[in-house]
Amino acid sequence: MRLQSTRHQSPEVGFKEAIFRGLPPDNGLYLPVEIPTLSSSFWQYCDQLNFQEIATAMACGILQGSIPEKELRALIFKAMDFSAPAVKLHKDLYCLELFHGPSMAFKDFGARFMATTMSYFLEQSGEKLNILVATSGDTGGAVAQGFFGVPGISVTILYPKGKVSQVQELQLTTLGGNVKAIEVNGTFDDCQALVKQAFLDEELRSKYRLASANSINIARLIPQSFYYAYAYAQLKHLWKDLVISVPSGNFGNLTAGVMAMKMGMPVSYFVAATNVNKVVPNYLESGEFQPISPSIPTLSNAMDVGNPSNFPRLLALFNGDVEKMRAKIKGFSFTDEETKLGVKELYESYHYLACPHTSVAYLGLKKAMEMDGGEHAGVFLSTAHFGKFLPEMESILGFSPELPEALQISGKKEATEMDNTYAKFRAYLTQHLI
Ligand SMILES: N[C@@H](CCOP(=O)(O)O)C(=O)O
Repeated sequence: MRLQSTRHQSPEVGFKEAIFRGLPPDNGLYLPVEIPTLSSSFWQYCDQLNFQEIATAMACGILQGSIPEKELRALIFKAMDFSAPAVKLHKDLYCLELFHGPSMAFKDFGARFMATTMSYFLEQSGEKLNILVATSGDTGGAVAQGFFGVPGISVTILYPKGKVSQVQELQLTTLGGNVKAIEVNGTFDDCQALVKQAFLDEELRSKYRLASANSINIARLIPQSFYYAYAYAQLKHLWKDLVISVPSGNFGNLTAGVMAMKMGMPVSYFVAATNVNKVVPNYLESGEFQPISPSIPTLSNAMDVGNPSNFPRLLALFNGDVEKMRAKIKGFSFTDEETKLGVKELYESYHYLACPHTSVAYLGLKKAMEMDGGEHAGVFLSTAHFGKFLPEMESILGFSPELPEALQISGKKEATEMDNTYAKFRAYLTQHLI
């Protein structure tokens, strides 16, 4: 497998180098030079396979020998020992539940694949590694759990102070050990900018080995494409063209869906469903990419991203052509009031408890399907368990749903508070990196 930068100003690299570098030197994003189409028989018979088997077939296809097939299979079965069921709510309306991993968010697929793959390579070399990651809520918890206790790896998580839910904060601040948290006085975009600056700091990089666990790292993104194929496999029996609605913030999730499409997954189109941080829906409408700064705090906090870092990758997958993107992605955005109504509607119409992010995806799908006259089958992605947002659920629904055991976290929060300037962050890193 060869990967190139979206800016084409850096040398091509192999999979191992791409995942340990995170970002190419020209500050673009790595994308596979070739995304192979899987055989038509795979897509024809994928409904006979379970999630892990589909994941293995896709990984073998895209990684093209970067990890020997037998070892890759073992690695996938170890990392992703949970599934992604498509739950039927109504005729032709499905919810793809992506919250059955340890942190109860879709980020577990990428974080656990990445942790397992990195330790596979590190075991071979015996080197040490520092993971830097920015989170607006869900990535942090998944990365904390995925990398907790992994020998030779130290993790630093940055999150915006006061802008993540209580459960999300506890998930990323209570493990201790090799996982450290920094609460930044600022937004998620500030956290992301600090991390990116560290990656471009050649002096720092000459002393410490740094890697990213955000979806800017291709190893986070590739495994997210597996559950799209599994959604297709589960809905194939409907014999209808599929619309997939993706709740979107940093746009890694949708990018992974487009990669699955490039591997041959049949899909009519995707919906990019956002909250009022609607940079991509605006782009689809106007053709202008205008980051929102600062990002606007909303009920669907994990999607409060004003400058989605995967956008260049998404655009590159459509050869930089907005018309090609428009043919495959429809963008819709929703206010918090609409999001609340979506949570209520899902509960009252289908007895389905959905978090605010999932509600945004549902609303996007509903709008798209109303516009295309109900010709399609639709699936919306549920990116996190509602238990991560219990106070919000309670105020919307008027009762408090039960909190699953995995989210009943009793540890004590430990985080270093910091302003959003690089000098402070750099000083912290030079004291804590391994
Ligand atoms: N929504 C994310 C923001 C970071 O996105 P990532 O997919 O690039 O890690 C979060 O929950 O932290």
